[in-house]
Amino acid sequence: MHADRSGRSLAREDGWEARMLLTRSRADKAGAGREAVLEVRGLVKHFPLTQGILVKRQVGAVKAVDGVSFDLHQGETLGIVGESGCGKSTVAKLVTHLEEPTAGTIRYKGEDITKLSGRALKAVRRNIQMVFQDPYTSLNPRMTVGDIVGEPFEIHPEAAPKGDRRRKVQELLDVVGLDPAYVNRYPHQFSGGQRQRIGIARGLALRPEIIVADEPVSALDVSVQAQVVNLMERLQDEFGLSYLFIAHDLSIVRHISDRVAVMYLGRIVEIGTETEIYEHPTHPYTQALLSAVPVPDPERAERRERIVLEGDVPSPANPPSGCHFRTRCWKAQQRCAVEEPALAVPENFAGTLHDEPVHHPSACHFAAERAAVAPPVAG
Ligand SMILES: Nc1ncnc2c1ncn2[C@@H]1O[C@H](COP(=O)(O)OP(=O)(O)OP(=O)(O)O)[C@@H](O)[C@H]1O
Repeated sequence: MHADRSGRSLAREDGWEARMLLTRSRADKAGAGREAVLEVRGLVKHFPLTQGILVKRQVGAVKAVDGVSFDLHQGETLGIVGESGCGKSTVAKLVTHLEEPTAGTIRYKGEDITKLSGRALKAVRRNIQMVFQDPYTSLNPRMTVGDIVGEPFEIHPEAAPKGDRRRKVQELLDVVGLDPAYVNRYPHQFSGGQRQRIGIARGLALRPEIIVADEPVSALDVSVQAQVVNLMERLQDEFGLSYLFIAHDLSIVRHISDRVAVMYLGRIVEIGTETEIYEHPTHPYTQALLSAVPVPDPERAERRERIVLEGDVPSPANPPSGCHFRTRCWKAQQRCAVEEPALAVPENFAGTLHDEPVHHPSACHFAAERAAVAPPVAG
């Protein structure tokens, strides 16, 4: 069996072919006018902080996600980046319904899925699948690869009649570049990259439209990361998938993403196309993140100005008033403490280094470009 051939035969089933036809070149994907498959608005997740052993009382809350809004368009990849603890994984869990939001809406094709339950929720969950970070711990060591990849069929038997499951699992293995003959092997018999391919095959089993990938290559060797990212890109083009791709590695996110959202302490501080964020960042936090990425070209490395942020990330249980970033920001003024900056396209901003006006939203009262040298595209 050949990967492309079986991929196409899989795609022909259940309308996947129609989605494939909708998928166009990467440059095209971030463009306006494409259908939003996911519309997230004002998403909030506060984890209660409690005290007491017998009688628990709430003494506060960890504001893991604190008002996040974005769209994910059909066939595109939206990368979400930010330091550890900024709320990326919590966004992933909310979108895949592994956590209930405190407030906000998540519309899948126009329908708010946060309000769904029972059969309606099950139907939606089929279309939004998750690929997890660590292929070493996310696969049950006592299950065969066939059982792992076919597990979603136990929950959604309508997706594959019992007699047809083995064939479907073998097709899925073939699609992700694994030998279908390995169906009876166990996870420990595979390398890290192969295990992540198994995780991806499981994510594809129900033919979802959206895949939420939470740090899918972070646990892998650098040499294997590119192979898995390239596989994900091929599968996206083949099956018209939309990706929410979460990572802290800015080079990998740049390679795969059409658009990028930068998060800090539970909020998106800047969002735009890959070029807007990496070549023309206007938020001080994005500029600081980019300035810390190693640049292999010595000439570029010399030209760039390293921005060293003062202090630690504040606790999400007690974030600063106004702009969450202000306590570490070299531009902060009184206004930043009292007025939360909206995530909006800056109206008048001074000191731009480029003639082109900025078109992408940035949550800073003093948004402006500066000479940041972006990391190269991985890969
Ligand atoms: N179930 C939970 N209960 C309490 N606090 C939580 C829970 N899950 C996450 N948090 C807290 O919410 C904040 C955001 O966590 P989250 O895992 O979403 O961040 P992240 O950006 O994905 O970081 P990392 O890359 O380290 O996973 C952190 O302060 C974390 O400790």
